[in-house]
Amino acid sequence: MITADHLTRRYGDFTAVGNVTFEARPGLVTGFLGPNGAGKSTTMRMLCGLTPATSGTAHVLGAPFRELANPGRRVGVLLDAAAQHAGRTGREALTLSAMLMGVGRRRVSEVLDLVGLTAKEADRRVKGYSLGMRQRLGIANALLGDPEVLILDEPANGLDPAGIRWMRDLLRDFARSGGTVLLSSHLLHEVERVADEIVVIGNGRIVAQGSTELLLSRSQRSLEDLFLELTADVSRDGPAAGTPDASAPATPESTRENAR
Ligand SMILES: Nc1ncnc2c1ncn2[C@@H]1O[C@H](COP(=O)(O)OP(=O)(O)OP(=O)(O)O)[C@@H](O)[C@H]1O
Repeated sequence: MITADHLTRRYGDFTAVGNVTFEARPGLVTGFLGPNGAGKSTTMRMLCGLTPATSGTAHVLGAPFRELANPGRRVGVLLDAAAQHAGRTGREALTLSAMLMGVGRRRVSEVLDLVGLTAKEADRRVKGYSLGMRQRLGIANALLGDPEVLILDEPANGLDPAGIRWMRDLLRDFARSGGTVLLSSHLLHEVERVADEIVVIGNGRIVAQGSTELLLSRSQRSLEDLFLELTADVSRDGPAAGTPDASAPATPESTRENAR
């Protein structure tokens, strides 16, 4: 379970994330959507204890991320696939993480297999990796500790069509076996296929959340059309009037109801 409760981050006068409240529940894939600069990464960084919240709370598995003992064994995180040590090989990077987490080396080979990086690729330095290979390595790192929760910022970025399908199956299987997945993505068709629930953020505020199926059936639109409508004219004070969720308060209960 991931819980954001009135999570707020200000930079000076600017509110990057304002009063964001939602839950990502076990057994479900929750898609976190929003236009560029909407506040997705800032929210995810607060959930992972990397950016301090100005106010509000973020809990993962019942505690602030930083209070989890050996968090890599419980929460798999991929926030920025580009931020990996360029001078190490993929295998070295994973082996180091495995040592820090107390995971056996055998798991390194397992996750390399899982994400489709060959032995030859794993022994190349990360600086020579393509974007898709970096994503695969980042996902391997997130899966290394066999976590219960995945927090993934744009994990499909740079993946080829086979990789995107693989990612979809992976996330579905992970959730089906009881895991919690929070996933941000701009690939709306993909989110429509994989996410059980969605949270849409615009200008730092939640503009819609609930069951993907029910939000879509209620609006009678594709996720792309719904997304574009919800985020077309989001003011600093909240969602634009006239949008399907304009009256929806930003709490999981009420908006889930709204999507029923
Ligand atoms: N350290 C910072 N200082 C000032 N402003 C920041 C900082 N980090 C983020 N912001 C601002 O907060 C807002 C939200 O940024 P964020 O990266 O969370 O958006 P995003 O939804 O992840 O966007 P994208 O889809 O483009 O990745 C943006 O306006 C960004 O410029």
